[in-house]
Amino acid sequence: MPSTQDVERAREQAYLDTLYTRLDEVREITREQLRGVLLAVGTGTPQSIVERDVFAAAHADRLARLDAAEGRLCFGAMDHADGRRTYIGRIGLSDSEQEPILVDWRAPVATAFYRATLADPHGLVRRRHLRTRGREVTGIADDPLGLPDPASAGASAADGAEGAGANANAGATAVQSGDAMLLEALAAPRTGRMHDIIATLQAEQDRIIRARANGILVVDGGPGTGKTAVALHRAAYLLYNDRARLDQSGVLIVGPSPVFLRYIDQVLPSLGETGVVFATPARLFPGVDATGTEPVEAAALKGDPRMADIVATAVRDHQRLPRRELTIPYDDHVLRLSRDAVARARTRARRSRRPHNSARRVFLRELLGDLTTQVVRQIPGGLLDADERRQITRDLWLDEGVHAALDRLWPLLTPQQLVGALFTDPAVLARAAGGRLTPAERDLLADLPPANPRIPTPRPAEAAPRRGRRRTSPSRGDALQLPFDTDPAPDTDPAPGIHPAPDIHPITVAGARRPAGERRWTPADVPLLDEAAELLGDPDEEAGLEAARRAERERAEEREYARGVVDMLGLHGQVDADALAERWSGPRVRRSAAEHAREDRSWAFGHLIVDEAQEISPMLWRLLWRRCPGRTATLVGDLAQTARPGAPTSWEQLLGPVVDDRFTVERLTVNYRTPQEIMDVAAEVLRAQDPALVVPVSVRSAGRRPAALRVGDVAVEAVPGLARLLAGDPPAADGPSAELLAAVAHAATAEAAAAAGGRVAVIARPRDVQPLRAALMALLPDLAVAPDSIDPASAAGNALDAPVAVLGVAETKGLEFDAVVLVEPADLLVEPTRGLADLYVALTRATRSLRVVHSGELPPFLRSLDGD
Ligand SMILES: Nc1ncnc2c1ncn2[C@@H]1O[C@H](COP(=O)(O)OP(=O)(O)OP(=O)(O)O)[C@@H](O)[C@H]1O
Repeated sequence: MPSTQDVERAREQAYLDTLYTRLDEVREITREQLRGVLLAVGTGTPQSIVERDVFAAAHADRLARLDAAEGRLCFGAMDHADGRRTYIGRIGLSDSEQEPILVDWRAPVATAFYRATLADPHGLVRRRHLRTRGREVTGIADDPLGLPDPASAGASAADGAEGAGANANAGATAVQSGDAMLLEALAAPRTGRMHDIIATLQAEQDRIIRARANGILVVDGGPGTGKTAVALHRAAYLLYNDRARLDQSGVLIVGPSPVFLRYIDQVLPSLGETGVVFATPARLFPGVDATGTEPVEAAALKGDPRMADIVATAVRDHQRLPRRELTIPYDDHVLRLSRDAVARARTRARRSRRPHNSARRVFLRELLGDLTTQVVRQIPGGLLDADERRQITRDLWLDEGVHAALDRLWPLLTPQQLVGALFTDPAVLARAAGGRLTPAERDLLADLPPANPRIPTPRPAEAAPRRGRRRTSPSRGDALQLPFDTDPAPDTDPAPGIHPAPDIHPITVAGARRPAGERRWTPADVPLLDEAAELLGDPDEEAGLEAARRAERERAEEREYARGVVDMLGLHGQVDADALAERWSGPRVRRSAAEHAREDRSWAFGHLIVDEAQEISPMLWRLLWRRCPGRTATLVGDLAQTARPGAPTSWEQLLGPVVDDRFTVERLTVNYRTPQEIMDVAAEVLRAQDPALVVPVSVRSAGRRPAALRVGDVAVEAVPGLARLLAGDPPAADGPSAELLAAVAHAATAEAAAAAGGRVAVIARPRDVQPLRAALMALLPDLAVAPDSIDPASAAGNALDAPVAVLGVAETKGLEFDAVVLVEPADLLVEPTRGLADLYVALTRATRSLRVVHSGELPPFLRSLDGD
């Protein structure tokens, strides 16, 4: 006779079969609908094209969501006190009579599944977890939550359910409790990718995920408390709940590094959500990939709020007054611009409250008007009509001497030019900084070594002074156009299409390492570029060119997408993908808001999520709030992990200057990642930082204490291939020693073997990363070690694909590994970052095992570590 457990499993299997059958039906219906829309012959009007695209996009999105639900479609059920049962899954489904058969985990009714406890059962008598593989039920785990109702009493009791707080039946066979499901998920080997946690979300996490969407929510918690997981699930929740708004505006998720974004990039798609833009701080300024590096102190200074005033002053410094009257030869005349006339034009332009580049039109209109009057006066014969005056103004603008003189007074500028000049030209920085920076701080910011002589810098338009009257070549496109409208009132917008050619000259500095336009931007430069862009506005032609480039890119994506659709719907032979793309080439709505937003600095996102928010500098906050002017945000972080020197120690200090007290803080307290034994060691480091800091409680123990391995305890000869490697390539005097290499190779090999396909990180101070990585790649050919590559961004991206990665602490932020080999922890303490915080981060990356490799004495707070 089958056991109750077998009966229950068969019952659940039958239900799961029904769900998958329905999923297949709905998918087929949706696919048919999409096919119908795409094959329909519309009227060809722009409106019908838009309508068709909107329908096609909606069907395609729904299909993507249904596809994403295939794995673990249903993972739980709730038995209500009134005898009803509700199944919870990745998406909601109804049967053909429109009766709900599966509830989306984000629906209000699903709240009880995550929050019910024995003390507060939320109207439930039982919570059931289903373990599935593919479409098969492989396990059932029950949490009894109250007096069983008569209908389910038999099954529940016979299950011998081992529930949270209901351990009376512990030891029951294959039936597991929800807690056991959680522990099983946490103990699984790491894959280098984060997974969704909808089946095991905990009550404190669920509360944060479903918190109100408006306002700023800070999620504070120690390492491994699930802050990142919660932030991502909250994004999915918000998209579900407020889809109409957020599909239009998008969600921006900012994470610390490319490797981190790669680590988390599967979570939202697995939940069927794609309407998000991921970015690192280095990629937040469209068109710039800030891969440069610089000293920590320089980066910290660039993030200082004083830089906002410095950038603003630098912009104003480019709106110049001549020291004395300017004389400009023009034809047979000499034209004059008095200091007062320029000052008047400048005041007028500034009062227009437009960004620098468009206020320039006001400035030019004033001065060209003045110069035109001078020319008219010098023409014998008297008054001219408006057309003739306009022709003179036009001729003046075409004159290179006049053009150059005016450019010098108010040049068109790109953000790159403005910020580049600040760091390549000490005089520009000194002028803009005034008394705001000390000479030492200015030296820290300068691209030039401080010892270099101060070199007078040519101004953009002074770089190649042009004299005399030489007409610009007609090929200069809109140079034939005036930079403003000649008729309307002075401060109105010029008619479109009569913008000046952006005479943008690369700013070069004699003796500078490279022209400003070719600088390798660093992440800390990005907020400064954005600040500058805000004050400058886009140079007109640049904007035009960018629009053309974007349109071309869109067309290419359109063709690519059409090919995907043809593949997906099996329309080969019926529809030509390129023709399909052509048919779409009317107003395009297929491109999601998220895709547009990625390239548009002025895009206003509907919600902002920032991970590792403790690392965000004041200048970067300014940028982020510009991206999300509605200031609805979820910020997750841990102040004890802040690497920035001088960083704030409270959220009030961190956020107050920009958002006052308009934020609420929620705390997560349970560490799901780091076993208790490792956390005990990390706790000592935390206390050394500040005895008042609270250590999160680990949800599990590893059954094994972290260990220390002393350098010298592993002989060089004991590591196969090391002696030969060192004979060909002896260790550098200031690099890792032969004995250190031996110890690290030994520890990494042992941990990789124990991780059995999981991930191992060797964490070292930045300058040892490269030599250690090279040595391990040579010594452990059987173990893939993540390679370095020429492009640091992709090197980081690769790090999680290999079983062993060698990384600096900064690169491991937010990540986790089965095992960590921490190299010379004492060295981290003397780095310019906050050493104790870095050490705390490094120690808390492991889910299973930690080994510390050290020479000399361990710092006092690590002395509890056992020897190997
Ligand atoms: N409820 C849960 N069920 C299953 N796994 C969970 C749960 N909560 C957290 N985890 C797992 O715990 C690990 C740590 O989570 P996460 O990376 O979000 O923590 P964190 O607070 O962001 O850590 P850090 O501050 O160190 O970056 C992840 O593997 C995550 O999937």
